[in-house]
Amino acid sequence: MEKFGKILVVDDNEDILFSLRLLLRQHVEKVTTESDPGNIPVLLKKEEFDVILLDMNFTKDAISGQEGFFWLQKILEIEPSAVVLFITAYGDVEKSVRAIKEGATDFILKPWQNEKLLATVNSALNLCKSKRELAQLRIRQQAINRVMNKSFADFVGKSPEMQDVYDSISKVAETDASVLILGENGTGKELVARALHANSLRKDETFISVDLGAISETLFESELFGHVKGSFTDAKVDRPGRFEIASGGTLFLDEIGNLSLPLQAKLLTVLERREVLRVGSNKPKPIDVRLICATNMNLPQMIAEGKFRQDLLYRINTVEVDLPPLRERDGDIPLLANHFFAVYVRKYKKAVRGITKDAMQRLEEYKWPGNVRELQHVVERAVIMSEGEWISADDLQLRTVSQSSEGLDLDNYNLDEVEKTVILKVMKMHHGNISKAASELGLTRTSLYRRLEKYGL
Ligand SMILES: Nc1ncnc2c1ncn2[C@@H]1O[C@H](COP(=O)(O)OP(=O)(O)OP(=O)(O)O)[C@@H](O)[C@H]1O
Repeated sequence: MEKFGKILVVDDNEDILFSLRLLLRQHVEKVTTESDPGNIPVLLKKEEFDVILLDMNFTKDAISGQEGFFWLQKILEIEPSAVVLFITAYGDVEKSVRAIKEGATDFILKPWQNEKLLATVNSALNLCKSKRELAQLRIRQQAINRVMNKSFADFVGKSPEMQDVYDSISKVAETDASVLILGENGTGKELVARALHANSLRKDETFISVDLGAISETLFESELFGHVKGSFTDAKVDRPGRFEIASGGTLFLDEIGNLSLPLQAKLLTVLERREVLRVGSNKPKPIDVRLICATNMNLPQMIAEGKFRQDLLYRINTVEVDLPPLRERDGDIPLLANHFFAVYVRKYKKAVRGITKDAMQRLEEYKWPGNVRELQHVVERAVIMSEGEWISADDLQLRTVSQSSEGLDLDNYNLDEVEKTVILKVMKMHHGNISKAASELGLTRTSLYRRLEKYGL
């Protein structure tokens, strides 16, 4: 047994206190003994004990164990996470069982065998350690959640279109209803999902975001539902999936339109049964998640084409929130541009005073295919590259529509073909640099990788 742990032994029998002190002292950090249970509250206030060994009977000749149960309740009132081991008479199974039902961790039979008693105390110490670590982690997680869930603080935009979005979030957040967020790339779908969580009753629990487009077909089940050790070559340890990790909180499934039909079926089963099976296990685990999904695809059209399951759509879209593209948000572009300008001037410590009127006009005229994310990148780049006091229209390096389509030979107008051609051109322009190409296209690196894979580029 490692030498850690502070133990309190409460028993009216001085011989028992003496022998337990002698035995335990060799193995644990500190042993405190007490013959009068009336002193328990004072002792608990003065010191933190890892494990408490508690006798059942204190009055002379008493055998009912009532006193023990009374003091067990008292201890748990003062310290709800206390680890208490009941000392019971040999053969008194009924009382031992009742003790555990009432909150004791385990029991020690009198007369005890030293080895057995040490093993029980050791397990109790380990339990106490895990309980404390868990409590610490919870506190830390709640602190992180508070920082991450800044309600609406992250949103910039006062347009009527965005006011509608804020209204929807306020109405839906607390309901626990499944929400489907629709909108083009970079419109702020993840931000909406976080705001829904931050304003929900689950706000102190975890928010887990999964980009379904970035998870390969083979890893989908293990990532979402978890796996047990040995279920496949790389499964070296048991691992919970995202559903289990998010349990109690919110699970955000981004790019739900990218799921293949077989995976849609698997997801639907989990949502219907409200339980997951880790890969390689046959023990279902209940899950309690608030589901938020997002996509930039037209799901009804995909259903008509047989690419998306109608029943899955019903499960995920109790409420839909539509995020308008940036070009349709009246008056939001200057607000967002100034917001990002302030953020990046601070971040890069640049002595730039602002964005010129001309530059702002260019920003307002531009169509923003990559929406807010693209605007953010354009302003960041301009701040980094700026040399003067003001950011001019040229600093923005925005290509005009005619420039951007210059040299783009389109043989047909099939959207996939157009997308492929544009990606090829931008990749060439940036000499295969994924980050630069993704930024130019207003996509995340992951989204670009996915498209490169899709088109076999
Ligand atoms: N209204 C807004 N105010 C401030 N920042 C915003 C706003 N909308 C989006 N952003 C910022 O723009 C970036 C892209 O937003 P987000 O990731 O939420 O978009 P998305 O729609 O989920 O993108 P994708 O479709 O590529 O997953 C993020 O850095 C986000 O903080």
